[in-house]
Amino acid sequence: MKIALLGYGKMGKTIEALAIQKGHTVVYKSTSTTSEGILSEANVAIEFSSPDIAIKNIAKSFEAGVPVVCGTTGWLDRYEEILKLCEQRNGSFLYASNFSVGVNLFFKLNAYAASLFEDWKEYMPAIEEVHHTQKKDAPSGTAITLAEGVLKHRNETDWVLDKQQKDKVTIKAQRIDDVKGTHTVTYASDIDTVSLKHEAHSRDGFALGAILAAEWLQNKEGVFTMEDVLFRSNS
Ligand SMILES: NC(=O)C1=CN([C@@H]2O[C@H](COP(=O)(O)OP(=O)(O)OC[C@H]3O[C@@H](n4cnc5c(N)ncnc54)[C@H](OP(=O)(O)O)[C@@H]3O)[C@@H](O)[C@H]2O)C=CC1
Ligand SMILES: O=C(O)C1=N[C@H](C(=O)O)C[C@H](O)C1
Repeated sequence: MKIALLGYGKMGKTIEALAIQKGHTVVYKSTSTTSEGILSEANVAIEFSSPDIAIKNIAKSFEAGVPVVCGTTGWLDRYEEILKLCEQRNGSFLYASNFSVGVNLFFKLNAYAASLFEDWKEYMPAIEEVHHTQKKDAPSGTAITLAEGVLKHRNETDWVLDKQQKDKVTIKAQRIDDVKGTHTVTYASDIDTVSLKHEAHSRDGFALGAILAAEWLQNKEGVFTMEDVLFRSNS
């Protein structure tokens, strides 16, 4: 597979190393100031840049006729725009707030826990995420996905960042040194607390999941998620 890397920072570099180990080649890469290679020669673009840049990179790939796997978080208020553009261009697009297989299994556990706690409202849910200090967005995309999973089974209407509000589920975001990404969902009552936790030890899980998604997206048209890649189909 010929890969374009849109964003060549911590994730772009990790993806490049692991993709080459798997026999793929990188034919294009771009940063905020440089680009190297020819985008339209790629079979797939893997986009890990910055919340303010993702839209531009995705549109550029559709224009070049290249399917896009996007991991950049913090731009989802414009998701509908991308869906329309993808349809107009007969493109292929797959976004995930977290590509790690472990986190995608954790999302399933989160959904199951939320369904169990639905009848036990004395347990209050909360989400905590910890990331490195270079992270631009808060809360993390993963924490938002977890909150959405919890909210499906609650009377609370939305999540709120770093504060307590009666009708909202709290997400607490911390930035510490080089933490790769830790997410915890807790259900706390006066009597006890139940916690579910995922802790990334490196960026390899995110990168391998993005490469898996890119392989899966070959010869498909439309909009997909990691749910499609991991749980709906093997083809
Ligand atoms: N979904 C998932 O599984 C994961 C998602 N992420 C998300 O991915 C994103 C990137 O993370 P990370 O790699 O750690 O970030 P980095 O800051 O390490 O890298 C970002 C890269 O994007 C580049 N960039 C900025 N502007 C442009 C542009 N106009 N065109 C092309 N590239 C550009 C930067 O270039 P320059 O160096 O010149 O500034 C840099 O190379 C974040 O949103 C993060 O939250 C991260 C890990 C996993
Ligand atoms: O910025 C990061 O590093 C990460 N971002 C993603 C997110 O916002 O959820 C995924 C992972 O936690 C690492």
